[in-house]
Amino acid sequence: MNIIVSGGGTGGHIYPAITIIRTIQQKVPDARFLYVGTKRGLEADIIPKEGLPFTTVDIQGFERHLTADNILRAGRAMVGVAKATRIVHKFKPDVVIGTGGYVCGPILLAASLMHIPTLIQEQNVVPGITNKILSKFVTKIAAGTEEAMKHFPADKVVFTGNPIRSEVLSAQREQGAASFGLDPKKLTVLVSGGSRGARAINLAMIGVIKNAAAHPEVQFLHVTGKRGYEPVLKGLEEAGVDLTACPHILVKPYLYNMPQAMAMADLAIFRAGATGLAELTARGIPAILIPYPYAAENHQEHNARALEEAGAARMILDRELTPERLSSVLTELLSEPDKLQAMAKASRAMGRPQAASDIADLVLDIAKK
Ligand SMILES: CC(=O)N[C@H]1[C@@H](OP(=O)(O)OP(=O)(O)OC[C@H]2O[C@@H](n3ccc(=O)[nH]c3=O)[C@H](O)[C@@H]2O)O[C@H](CO)[C@@H](O)[C@@H]1O
Repeated sequence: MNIIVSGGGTGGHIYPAITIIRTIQQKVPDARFLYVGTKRGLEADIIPKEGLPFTTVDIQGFERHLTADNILRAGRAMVGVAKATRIVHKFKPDVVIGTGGYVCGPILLAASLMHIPTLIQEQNVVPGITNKILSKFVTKIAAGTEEAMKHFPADKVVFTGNPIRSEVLSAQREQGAASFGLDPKKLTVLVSGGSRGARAINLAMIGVIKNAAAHPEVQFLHVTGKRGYEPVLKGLEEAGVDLTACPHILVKPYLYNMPQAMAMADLAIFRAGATGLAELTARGIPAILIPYPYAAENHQEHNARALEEAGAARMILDRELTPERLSSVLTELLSEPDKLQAMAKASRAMGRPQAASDIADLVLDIAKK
């Protein structure tokens, strides 16, 4: 069986794609895959590292107004669809899967027009524009949340939940701690602004880390995003923090082994990207969420609110984020283990660890037909 998979731009679209591939491989060991992305997206870094065949089409997102640049982009998009058609002709897929990001557009459109079965997976409560357009052409839509279903044709959409990497579930605390040189017995806070990092969280964390430097009983693993790494190191230095004297505080640009970090996290400080939240809830990790305020239709705040209402997370709006506010919520939660435990329980109740398997079954089902 030949399967084309596409999804990209950010990790929130790429990791669901990898998870779907790995799950199908368990069910159909001889399935052949081809991943279609762009040269500029994070997928060009992550997918070859996963050992998956990777090819690219050239496409960019559109601006919301008519501009000369947009006309150029439309031209590129047409070239993108032509190249996608050639890729489909050559690879002869039995089914094509898209997990979001504009890179999915050309290949899913080409495959649909060639009457090849297609499935898209939507992670967010409010769908992205590419998936909204593609939903008119594709065979099936796997929705990550029940709220998203109303945005899609009722006869095509199925609620599955968001797929999470199996390592997120299988990773163990002791191993996680060992891989970072941290102490498995200490309370551990994992900080991440999503796959590209978050400047606002990084800035607030400089103040939090300054206080935490004198409290080795709580460990911090702060993932800054590649672009935020040097500025955070500089900010800490200016704040008088000597990281070499603080083995309980780790600052990293990006984690290729995020599941190991999640395995030892007692509390997370996160943006509210849908894939990250699916992983946190599958493990039952309580969180302080700071939604990215400029995500399309403010979908991260919707994502975060769902967890907050269920008692699985506390939310701080980006415009209200200061080191003091973050420190105060953090101190409150870390000093009240019962509260943290209740949040962990509520978080676990929201997780859908079987989502990947359900999506893989859906893919195999439409491929057969
Ligand atoms: C700014 C923006 O619009 N972001 C969107 C993007 O977020 P983004 O790409 O940040 O997505 P998420 O936070 O949902 O997922 C990030 C993924 O990257 C992984 N990871 C992250 C950092 C790291 O160092 N290592 C690592 O492996 C996480 O474990 C997770 O699997 O896609 C999500 C899913 O469609 C959306 O909900 C987000 O709103």
